[in-house]
Amino acid sequence: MDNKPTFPATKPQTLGILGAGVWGRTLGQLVSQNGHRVEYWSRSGDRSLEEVVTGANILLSAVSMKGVASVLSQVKAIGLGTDTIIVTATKGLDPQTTCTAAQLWQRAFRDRPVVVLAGPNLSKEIQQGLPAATVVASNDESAASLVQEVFSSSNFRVYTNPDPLGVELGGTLKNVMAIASGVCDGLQLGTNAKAALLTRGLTEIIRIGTHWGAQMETFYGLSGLGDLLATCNSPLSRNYQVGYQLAQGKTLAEILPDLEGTAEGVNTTQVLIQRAKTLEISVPISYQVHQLLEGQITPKDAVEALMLRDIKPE
Ligand SMILES: NC(=O)C1=CN([C@@H]2O[C@H](COP(=O)(O)OP(=O)(O)OC[C@H]3O[C@@H](n4cnc5c(N)ncnc54)[C@H](O)[C@@H]3O)[C@@H](O)[C@H]2O)C=CC1
Ligand SMILES: O=C(CO)COP(=O)(O)O
Repeated sequence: MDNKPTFPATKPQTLGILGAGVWGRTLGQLVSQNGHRVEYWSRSGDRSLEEVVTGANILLSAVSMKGVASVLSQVKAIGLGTDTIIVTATKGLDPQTTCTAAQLWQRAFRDRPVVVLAGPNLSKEIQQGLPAATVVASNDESAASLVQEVFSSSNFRVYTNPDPLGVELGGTLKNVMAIASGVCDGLQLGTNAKAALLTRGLTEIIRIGTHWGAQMETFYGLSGLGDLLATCNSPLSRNYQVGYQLAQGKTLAEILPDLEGTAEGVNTTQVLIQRAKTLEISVPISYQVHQLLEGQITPKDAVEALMLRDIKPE
């Protein structure tokens, strides 16, 4: 007997996608292929936000972090239907509040389900139809299940998870490590150094994330360790590219204009350091990335500072 599931598993839905950048378009392509209706809104497009928001039963934001607060206040002014599910695919931290994107959406729409979508999802590979997996996480199980059905296909395997904060922080904080990893490869520090960086990087992510209220085991899943491995090992990652080019001696001002899309790790590092200082959490790798992005040290100084820290138990 053939036990293969058939996709799509749910009746056609209407998705409004806010932010028609690289990731918004890639996610739109996945759901269109599953037979769902997709309407895009972007600040430079010709569709009105009101039209896209009011027509959607699933509203997905793939706006980069710097645009989230302003977009959600515009959505709030328009209002959402009583059954609308909000999905956020942004991986960043808000400089004003240090909140994640989902926390901002949930504060603005307290009575609506908010679902976080995050995983090892380099958009270029997904656009080519290569297999990938992701996680949809929410406090609202039925909303997460519907979003899982909407996105699942033979190329895109979707898991649900009940820890939205952990899933979102895994995807967000690994961008800081991806910059460090690009530096490591750019300086040709070797495989041992890379393994040490990723392992200690994960420890740092878990220290911050559990202090924030996330579950430790979430960080060993696809959106934590999975996304860390993908992003820190791929030249397709914009964050990795930033680190790699810093190691070649370029400045941030020279690197950022030529990147295809947003490297959220640059802003995330700043916000993370602000939060870690206030809460007195030790984040040695993120601190060196911060100093490097600020132009205070060279990539070689950053490596030396990490290697010469006080010796201690693992
Ligand atoms: N590209 C990828 O492989 C993946 C990206 N992401 C995350 O998705 C988010 C978007 O990434 P990309 O699409 O790659 O970046 P992008 O730079 O291609 O797109 C960003 C989108 O946000 C919009 N935006 C920025 N500021 C805005 C503002 N003030 N008001 C309204 N809209 C604004 C832009 O117009 C654009 O549509 C980031 O948080 C990124 O970390 C997550 C997973 C994979
Ligand atoms: O989050 C991503 C892959 O999961 C994309 O990484 P970059 O934003 O560094 O390209």
